[in-house]
Amino acid sequence: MTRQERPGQLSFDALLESEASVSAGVAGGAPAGQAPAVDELLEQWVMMGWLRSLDAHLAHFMAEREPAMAPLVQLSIALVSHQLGRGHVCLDLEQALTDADAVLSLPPQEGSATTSEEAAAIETPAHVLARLDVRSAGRWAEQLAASALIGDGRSPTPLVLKEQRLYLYRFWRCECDVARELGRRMAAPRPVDPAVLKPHLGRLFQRPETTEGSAAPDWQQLACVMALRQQLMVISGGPGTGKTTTVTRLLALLQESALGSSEQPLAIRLVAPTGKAAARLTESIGRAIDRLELGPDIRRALPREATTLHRLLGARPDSRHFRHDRQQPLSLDLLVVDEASMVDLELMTALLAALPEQAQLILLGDKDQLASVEAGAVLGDLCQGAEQIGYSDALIEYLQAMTDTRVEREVSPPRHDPMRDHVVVLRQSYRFDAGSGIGQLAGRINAGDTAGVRRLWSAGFDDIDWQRLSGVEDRQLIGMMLSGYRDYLKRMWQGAEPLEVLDAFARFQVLCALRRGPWGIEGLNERIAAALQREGLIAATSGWYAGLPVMITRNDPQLALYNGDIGITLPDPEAGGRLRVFFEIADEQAGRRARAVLPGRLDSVETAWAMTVHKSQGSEFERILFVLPDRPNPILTRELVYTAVTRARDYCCVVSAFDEALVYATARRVHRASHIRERLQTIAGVVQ
Ligand SMILES: Nc1ncnc2c1ncn2[C@@H]1O[C@H](COP(=O)(O)OP(=O)(O)OP(=O)(O)O)[C@@H](O)[C@H]1O
Repeated sequence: MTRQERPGQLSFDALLESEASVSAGVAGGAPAGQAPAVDELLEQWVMMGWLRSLDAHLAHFMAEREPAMAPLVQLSIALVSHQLGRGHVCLDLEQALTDADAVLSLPPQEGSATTSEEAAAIETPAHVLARLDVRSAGRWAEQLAASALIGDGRSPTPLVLKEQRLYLYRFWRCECDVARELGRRMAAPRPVDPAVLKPHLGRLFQRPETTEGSAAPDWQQLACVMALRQQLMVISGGPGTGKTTTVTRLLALLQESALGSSEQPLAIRLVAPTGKAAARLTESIGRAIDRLELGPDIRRALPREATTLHRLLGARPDSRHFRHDRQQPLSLDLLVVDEASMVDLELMTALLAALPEQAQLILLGDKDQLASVEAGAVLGDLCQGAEQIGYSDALIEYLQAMTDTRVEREVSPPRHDPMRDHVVVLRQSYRFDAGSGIGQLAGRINAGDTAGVRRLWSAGFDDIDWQRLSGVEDRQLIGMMLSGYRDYLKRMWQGAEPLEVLDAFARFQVLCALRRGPWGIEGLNERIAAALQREGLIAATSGWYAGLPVMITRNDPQLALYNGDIGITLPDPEAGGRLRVFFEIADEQAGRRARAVLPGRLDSVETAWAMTVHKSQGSEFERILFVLPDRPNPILTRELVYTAVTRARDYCCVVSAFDEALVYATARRVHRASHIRERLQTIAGVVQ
């Protein structure tokens, strides 16, 4: 189906295939509806900013396909679509009944143009469900099941109802596919010969390297030993806990073993979801390899370059499909995916489909960070409760044989969980010691310790700061933003090399929670540009001008630029001083270099002085200025502020005109609906 088709032409197959196609189809103009009361209500919600117009259109489109559709069914379709926009793969009926108004964006994240009186006059989901006499999830499910558009997943229908959860078919399929593929890879341990690997292991993990004390197990070593025998392994840990260090040692061991037995090295690939994250992984893995004492053949067999997931899979312009899939699998033996928390459900489905059957998969990431921008929470779901689950007896025996470490069961008796032998959480940060304010702040946010967060500002740490702002034109705020960006602009005017300018830019970043409004990136980018122009550091504030930093917002496989890549507009001496946008690329042969792109070729970019926390995932900066909104907002959560604070390496300053902004966020958790683990449990039950 093409994106230009009108609603009447939208085929059933297309509906099963793509929510985006539906939105494109119906957005062209919806004819009169079958259930005017629901249409009207949904329109009011759209007007209030509580629902996306896409959600209302989709529900309306479906209602047209089923003339006798019950109002509750149409309403539920709008709600499941809305959940997808917020990252949830389904509408959980039970949960929706517990807090019905939470299924809408109430209040809207970006503010609303309407008054509170207008809002009070509109029915909320809680009222509507009561009016429709929906008192239990079971009753709700019964009414949904009566619709011909909603099936139980056994045969394709536009929506699927399973275990009192409503899915769009595509996401239901993705969840099942991911669980099946992961389950298959978890089924059988790989053979490991302790006699061959133990001596190498001892050499790579020498005790003095750790600061955990000799009594505590070396979790990095245990993670490595577990990963040797698992086809699927998840290594989660906060910043600087040694995920890259651990995986590098693991790769060295595996190559040692492969070269020893077959003289054929393993084909290993390293990937990350964004270009920036891939560049960081390239740098950190290079450093980790250089630190290891290895023979030349092993050193040569280790990968030094990471690429993006989209590039690895062979993204195609204007398509969700990739060159590599089940029919054209990737050619590799082992894949390491860094920053795996950013990988959404659909991308994970595509990745697992393209992964050869016997290949090993290692997922690295921080389970406490924000989940992917798109729907799904694969890493978070796989790591759920990881600290409380005990390992199986077979694994404990194997770990003790390989490491001579006494591994205690973490809980007794161990809860049976299919992921239990496939997840390790690294807990000790080698980047932030006890004297680091950033480390302390991140830890307290993560633990939901609001009192601890409040107390921290007076504890005398010099790498964290809190500033209360007087308003959007606060002089201190403008001053901080100017001093953050002055250095790279000065270098640019002095004619520094593009790579040097890019490096200088990457040292400081303004992060914010919101996109729109004076406290969102839109307002902040405008104010930063105006202030820089007043200082004479940039010559214009609109169009393309020297010094303008931009972020790619959509993958462009033709230009090899990916969502999240940052470029800076600079005069190019090789083009007679005309403006070009320079991006950093890491090239195994040529090393790091800057690549020039014509501004006119970039059609999906946004100004990047201020960046949303969501977009900053996978990046790291020496210093950050984190701007929070001036009032409570549903977007403020523990995961968001933890992600923001942990982007800073050396200094983090939090500012807001709302005193309690950080504390408010610390107290609120996001729970993303994702049920891969539950499905894995079912699969494991069936297998046993
Ligand atoms: N066991 C260890 N003993 C001493 N230093 C270590 C150890 N493990 C890691 N480090 C050091 O800590 C720093 C961070 O390690 P590494 O890059 O492996 O962590 P990471 O979890 O991958 O970090 P990131 O959050 O950047 O992804 C590096 O300088 C590394 O040398």
